[in-house]
Amino acid sequence: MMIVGPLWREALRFPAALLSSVALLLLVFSTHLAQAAAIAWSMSAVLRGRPQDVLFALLLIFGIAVLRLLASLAQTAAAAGLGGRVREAVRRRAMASALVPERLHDTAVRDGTVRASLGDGVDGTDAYVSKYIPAVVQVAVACPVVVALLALLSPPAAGGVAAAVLLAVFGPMAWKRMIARRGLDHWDSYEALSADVLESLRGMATLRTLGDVSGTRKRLHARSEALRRATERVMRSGLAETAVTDLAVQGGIVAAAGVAVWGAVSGQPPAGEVYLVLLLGSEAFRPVRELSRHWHAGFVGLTAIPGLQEIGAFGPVRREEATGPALEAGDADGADAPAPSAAVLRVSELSFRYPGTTSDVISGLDLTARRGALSAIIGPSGSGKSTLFDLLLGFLTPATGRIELDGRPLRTRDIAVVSQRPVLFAGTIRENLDVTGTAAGDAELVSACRAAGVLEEMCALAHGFDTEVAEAGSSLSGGQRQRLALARALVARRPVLLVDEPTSALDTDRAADVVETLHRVARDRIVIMISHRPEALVDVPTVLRLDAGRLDRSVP
Ligand SMILES: Nc1ncnc2c1ncn2[C@@H]1O[C@H](COP(=O)(O)OP(=O)(O)OP(=O)(O)O)[C@@H](O)[C@H]1O
Repeated sequence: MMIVGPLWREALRFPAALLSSVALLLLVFSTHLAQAAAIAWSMSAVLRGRPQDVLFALLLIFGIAVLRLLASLAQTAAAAGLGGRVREAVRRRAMASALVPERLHDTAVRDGTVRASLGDGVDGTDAYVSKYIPAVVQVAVACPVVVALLALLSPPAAGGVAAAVLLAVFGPMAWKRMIARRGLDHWDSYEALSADVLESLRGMATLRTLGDVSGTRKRLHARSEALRRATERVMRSGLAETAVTDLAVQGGIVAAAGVAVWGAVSGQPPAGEVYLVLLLGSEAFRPVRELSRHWHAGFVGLTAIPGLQEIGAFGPVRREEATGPALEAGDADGADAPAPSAAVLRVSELSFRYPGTTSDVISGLDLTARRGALSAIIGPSGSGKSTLFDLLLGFLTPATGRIELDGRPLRTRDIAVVSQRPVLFAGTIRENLDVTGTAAGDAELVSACRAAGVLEEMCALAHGFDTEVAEAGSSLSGGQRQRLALARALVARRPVLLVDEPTSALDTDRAADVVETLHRVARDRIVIMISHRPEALVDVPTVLRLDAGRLDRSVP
């Protein structure tokens, strides 16, 4: 028997579902006991030559079988409900913890491993919760009841069965622990393969141009070989564990049968009792066999538990989970949407250092940006420009300093962003433009697209704004993605707009149009742009240079 604390706690969060699942399982088991009694009665009636009793017993057996069928169906539905609820709760919590911008900077975590944990890992917990936990309760309740019944009929048989049940439940613990350990290796191999496959799919074009497709194939082959070996190791341990359990079960049944037969030979108990001891001796092991079967079905999910714990799937419920997700960059809540009217963004004494590094990326930085005119930040590669944006967005937590909008702390929902590599989502152009949920009308979308210089191309698409965009926006060109991202930021109506290299994917004419748009947008918004292109910086009144974590000039 393996007790996995986090999953028991999850199941206990749904006491009604757990209780009904367990109660129905015990009802199903009690029908087996009743059937054993009815069979014993019918057999002794045959021996005694009482056909009426035989007929009545057979009808009883039929009725019990129908009841068991109904109870089993109800139990399966209840167990599925319990498993589904726990899965949903764990996945929701895991996603709330894993899918946060702060994780963008967690360089130790690979997307493929998170995907494996959130997908197969969470699904894998189902069998333990819906099947194994009720089966544990069944063993704890039903086996003592059967042993007690047996003790009334034949104390020696009860003693033998009790010893065998204990051996079958606790005997293979060493193997179970070994399986659990090997299961962790198995899961690690699975996660590594999953992460490599995802990375290879994403980087297929690069791999092709580098001529490394066969190298990648070899790497993936090695990963899948490792997974196969880990799976076989787990199965070998599983066989040994099953053998020990089966040995105890069969030994117990044989012992009970031996005692019953001995009683029959010595002619002490009536025939009905002998049959009952034989049948109950077998029934006592039914819960043990079910427990063993469900363990094998559920243990793979258990191996994902450390990964899920790391993500935070079993942690306390996050505030956002209880009250709905926080507004992220680009989100908006119609009623609560801040008016784009803030005047001054002020950063003072801002410092930040990445964990595990020895020097500050941003050090005592002061910056003031105002509504009315575009501000630009330049600086060599690696000087901390993107880090500064992530600090403004709240994706990183500064070591010291303050970031204020009109004298109050800047919030993520005050900001719209156009990043260097903008991401579009699978869905229509309209959904992508209004991903923030502002329910913008067509006129607003048209005006934002016109301002971002992408309107003509969108109108030329087969279904206009209702044209479907492929995953990650891959059905659009890099320049179209960039301009659509700018349009999306404009639709979001935020008082602060951060733009990272907005013209990097555009030709000179389009770049000039976009910069002109930014100048126009900056009249009623605070706009800060990172750019290296000299033509983007023409006419920008405030150009700040970031070097060694400091800005060498700030707006007066
Ligand atoms: N997650 C991280 N952990 C540790 N160091 C990091 C991490 N992310 C970035 N850095 C380091 O922080 C420094 C600043 O990086 P950042 O991306 O902010 O530079 P940047 O000015 O935006 O560069 P670029 O112009 O090339 O985009 C770099 O030295 C980089 O190596």
